[in-house]
Amino acid sequence: MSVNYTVRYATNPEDVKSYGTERLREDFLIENLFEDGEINMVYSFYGRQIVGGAKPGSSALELETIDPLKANFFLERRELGIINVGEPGIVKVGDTEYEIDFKEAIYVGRGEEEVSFHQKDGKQPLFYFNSAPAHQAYPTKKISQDEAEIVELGSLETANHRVIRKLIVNSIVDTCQLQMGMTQLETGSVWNTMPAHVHNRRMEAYFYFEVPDEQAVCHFMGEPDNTRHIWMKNNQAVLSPPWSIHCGSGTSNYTFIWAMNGENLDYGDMDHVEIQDLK
Ligand SMILES: O=C(O)C(=O)C[C@H](O)C(=O)CO
Ligand SMILES: [Zn+2]
Repeated sequence: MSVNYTVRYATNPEDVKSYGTERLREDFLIENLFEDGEINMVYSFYGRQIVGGAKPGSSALELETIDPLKANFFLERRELGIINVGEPGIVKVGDTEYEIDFKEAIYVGRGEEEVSFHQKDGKQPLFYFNSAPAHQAYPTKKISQDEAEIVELGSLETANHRVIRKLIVNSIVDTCQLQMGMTQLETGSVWNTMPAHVHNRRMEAYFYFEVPDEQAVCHFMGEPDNTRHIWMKNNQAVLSPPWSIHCGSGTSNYTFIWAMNGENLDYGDMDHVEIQDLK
């Protein structure tokens, strides 16, 4: 069996106040998504979002269903967003093969019975994916970097100059709940999502990559007046509860993928927090 999963229950913010480093990491950090010839995933009770990674070898990897879904196939009642953070690869949906290059995305709709991950020309793709419950079947669509909706935020002076590429958002592709995109920090900038925000209407997961060797990212979470931090390495993900801020600062610049699901598809639905109010 090449599909592995663990389950993470949701927590009350009052309880998280008493968590030490180890418990915070156990509940929120996702460390080993990419293992040779495996699909690894976490089923989170935040939004019932699944956060996963697929690293196919010379044999393809099939996205098999997992027991907590009690479903005949993985996407029986779910939708899926995939972004390749490795070398070019192929995602096969039914009988159709989609070539997915570095930083390209594909949305796969509810009802697709067969999804598999493949190498292309012996190269090593790394498919990062998120899945959310879906009430409706929307068509599968590949989204290239050129099709992304781009927003530039911050400045070098405040060390938060970054480019946001929205990939799986409802102006580009029909989705039920899922939204995914990528934020790239410019050289010299280290702060993402600063000023920070919360959005109680949906949860979020962050996947940090392009973090250089020997460097790390400090991810911040918690209620705005009671924050915590988790040190993270390259290719690691972190769950962000709806009540939590989610921002980070690196020891260098880096890129990350954000993925949200909840009760609306308005990217701008955020309750901003004044920097001076953070504690
Ligand atoms: O750097 C940022 O700002 C972000 O990328 C913010 C995320 O997209 C987000 O948190 C959306 O709610
Ligand atoms: Zn957010």
